[in-house]
Order: sequence, then C-alpha cells, then structure tokens
Amino acid sequence: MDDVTAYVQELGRTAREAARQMNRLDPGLKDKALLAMADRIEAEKSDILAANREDLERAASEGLDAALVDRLELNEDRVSAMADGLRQVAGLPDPVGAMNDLSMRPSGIQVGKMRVPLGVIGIIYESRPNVTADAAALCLKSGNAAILRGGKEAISSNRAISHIMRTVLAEVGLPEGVVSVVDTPDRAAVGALLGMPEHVDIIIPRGGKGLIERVAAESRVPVIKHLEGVCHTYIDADADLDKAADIAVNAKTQRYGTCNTMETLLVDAAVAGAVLPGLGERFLDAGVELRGCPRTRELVSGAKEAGEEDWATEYLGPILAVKVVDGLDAAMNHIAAYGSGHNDAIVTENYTSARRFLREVDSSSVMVNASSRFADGYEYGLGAEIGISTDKLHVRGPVGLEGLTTEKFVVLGSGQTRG
Ligand SMILES: NC(=O)C1=CN([C@@H]2O[C@H](COP(=O)(O)OP(=O)(O)OC[C@H]3O[C@@H](n4cnc5c(N)ncnc54)[C@H](OP(=O)(O)O)[C@@H]3O)[C@@H](O)[C@H]2O)C=CC1
Ligand SMILES: N[C@@H](CCC(=O)OP(=O)(O)O)C(=O)O
Repeated sequence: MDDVTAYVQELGRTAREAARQMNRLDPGLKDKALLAMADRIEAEKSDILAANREDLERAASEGLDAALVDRLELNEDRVSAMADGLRQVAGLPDPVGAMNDLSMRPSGIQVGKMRVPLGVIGIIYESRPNVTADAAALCLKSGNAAILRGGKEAISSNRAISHIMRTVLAEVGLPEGVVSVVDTPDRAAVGALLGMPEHVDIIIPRGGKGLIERVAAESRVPVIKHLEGVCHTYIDADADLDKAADIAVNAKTQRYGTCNTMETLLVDAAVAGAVLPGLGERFLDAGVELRGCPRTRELVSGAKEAGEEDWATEYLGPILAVKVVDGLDAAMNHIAAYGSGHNDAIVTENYTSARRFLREVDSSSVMVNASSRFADGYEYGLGAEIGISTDKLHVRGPVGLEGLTTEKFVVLGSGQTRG
C-alpha cells in the first residue's frame, strides 16, 4: 500500500471510531463545541486570514481565474460569517434520536423509526474555505464524522480552520476524528477515499464534471452528487417585465462564481422586443458579456454570437448566454436538453404556465418569480448547507442536517415471540 493510501485509511479508521463514539456521548456537547468553535474562529481570525493570504498568494502566482479566487478569498466579514454559520447550526434542533411513526402492532410490539447519523461522510469540494467550517459543523451536529478534501488551492486555510475545530473538539471532550482534513493535495487521496467502504459511508463530491465523472466511475462508496449549475431563467410571455428584468440581473450579477448563478437567459419571442433591448443594456453596463442567438443579436447590438457549446456552459463569470424561444414548451425543451438539473426559474404572472414549469422541469429546485441565487440552504431555512445535491436519491437540492441522517426501525417489545 502506498503512503497516501495508508494515510487516508488511517483517517478513515479514526473517523469510523469517532463516529461510533458520537453515539454514546452527551448530545449537548455538540452545541457546546460549535459555539466554542465560533468564538475561537473569531478570536483567531488573524491566523485564519494569514493562512488564507498564503493560499491567495499561491493562487496569484499561478494566475488562477477570478471565480476561483472569489471562492477562495476570506476577509474579516467572511470569517465572521463562518462563525455565525456555526452558531446558527448550534441553534438548530438536533435531528438525531428523534422517534417517529411509533405504532402498536397486533403482536404487542411497538414499531417506529429513529433518526440516526449516516456515519462517516467524505466530502470532496472546491477551494472554498467556508465550506470546511460549514460542512464540519453540519456533520458534527448530525452526529457524523467528516473527512474533508477541499481544493488544493485552499489547503493552508483549511488546515487553519480544521486545527481550530479539532482543538475545540478535544477541549469539550469530543473525539478529534469527527473533523479531519485530508492534508495532501495529491489526488490519489481522493481515489483512496472512494475505495474504502469499510471506513466511509457516503461520498459527497461538490464540483465540476471531471470530478463527478471520476467519482461516479470509481467509487465503491455510495455517492450524493453535487454537480455544476447550468441554471436558466425563462421570461415567459405573461411575465411582469420589470420584475423579470430585476430577477434576471440579480440571478446573474449578485455573485458570478457560485453554482446557483444563472448561466442562460431564455426569453419568449412574444416579449423579447419589449424586454431584451433594455435588459441587454443593463447587463452590458454591468460588464456582462452576452452571447446570443440570432434573434437576440437583432435586439441587443452588443451581444456576441452564441455557439452550440454556450448553451451547456457554466461560465462562473460575467458571461451570459441568451436565447429567444417560441413559448413555454420550447423553453422547457431547451432546459431538458442543456440544463444540469441544479435549479431553473420561470418569470410569469400566468398561473397555468407557472404550474406547468414547476411540474415538468426536472431540477433540484424550480422557482417562480424569484432569483436562482436563492437556491441555498441558508435561504431555504436549513441553517447552512453541505451543498446542492443534483442527485435524486437520498437527498435532492440544498443538503442540511436531515440530509445527513437516515432512519432506522426500532422495535420495542415486552417479551413477544413470533408464532
Ligand atoms: N452543486 C453544488 O452544491 C456545487 C457545485 N459546485 C461546482 O463546482 C465547480 C467549481 O469548482 P471547481 O474548483 O472548478 O471544481 P472542481 O471540480 O475542479 O474541483 C472540486 C474538487 O474536486 C477535486 N477534483 C476535481 N477533479 C478531480 C479528479 N479528476 N480527481 C480527483 N479530484 C478531483 C478538486 O481537487 P484539486 O484541488 O486537486 O483540483 C477539488 O477538490 C462548479 O462547476 C460549481 O458549480 C461547486 C459548489 C457547490
Ligand atoms: N451556498 C451557495 C450556493 C451553493 C454553493 O455553495 O455553490 P458554490 O458557490 O459554487 O460553491 C450560495 O449561494 O451562497
């Protein structure tokens, strides 16, 4: 066995043991740890920012793109937001141990269900250090152990954050192995993580197609995929056009580098002439490059020509594909052909069109008259999120505490035997 595999196996063994210990420890320790972690993160902000500067300097010397740097960068506010996130998770109800559906059977046994942790969760994610804190916090609160493999660009930040979290775990009497960061950029560690079902119960890959394809092909551990977002906003013939323009601008420009940012705008031909010239100007003024179909380019002179590949592209930057379509069915056909099942929105005042869009578009979130940027665990009231599952099994859309648990049957008898 090579060194990286041996190292990851050891992380797995420790995590498995930590997850088992969590089942017998006082549940109140979890919130105590989360609150102490939040305080410590704020108190040691300067250490986290110094580590993050190392990552940013490396990123600058390697000429990494703006979306990646935006996700990588921490500042005072983002570190405070990370601490607040931990406090919010501490304030959420503990899902573990809840008993549901208890009923008495004719045999005299009581049968019900108990909510329990998944166990050990391996998360492979992009270079976004706040995810390290969010994911660790959600796994801890839900009684799981997390093995965190963030992007190589964020390794110094992740080390600093996990050091604080592990120190606090030990101080409050919880096993440090509840939070482990894979401390090597070697991708062989990802392969090792995928190949040890004896130590890992679930793999959550958050990332682009390359990551998801590898994980889907190689993993011997069940996977909950968090794939890219090729997100659409469709302006329907019956849209309120002022509302539509504001939603579209927000969906694209509020933050360029996130997976829930709109990448393609679809506009019904019936209203394209009324909405596209002004909306196109707003995008161009905001510095967004427009790549349009021929009908779009007739209405927005600054738009460049879109190629076939643009319809399937997640730009993660100030570029937007724009297409004029002939009605709701054409819009939904386009989304079915090119979308990634992440989230898609319709802007309309027409009840029937809205209902059809909600029923027929097969994405993890479907929205009416709202910005795609709302597809987020915090915005949905989950407190925080591991990410947005684009899978259909176990959990779909923003993954919070409940998504990190499962249920088992419990049977309460008083000596019954089966006849
Ligand atoms: N649905 C969701 O919740 C989310 C989706 N995303 C998506 O992630 C993407 C942005 O992040 P980006 O950094 O480009 O994502 P990448 O897929 O490039 O990287 C994400 C992580 O996967 C690792 N990785 C990538 N390819 C492989 C491989 N072949 N083998 C092993 N490990 C691999 C990276 O490691 P390394 O550091 O070695 O490159 C990194 O840790 C966007 O597409 C975005 O939409 C992002 C967040 C949430
Ligand atoms: N949580 C995000 C959305 C999901 C996400 O984490 O995606 P990404 O920003 O691509 O890592 C947000 O809107 O803030």
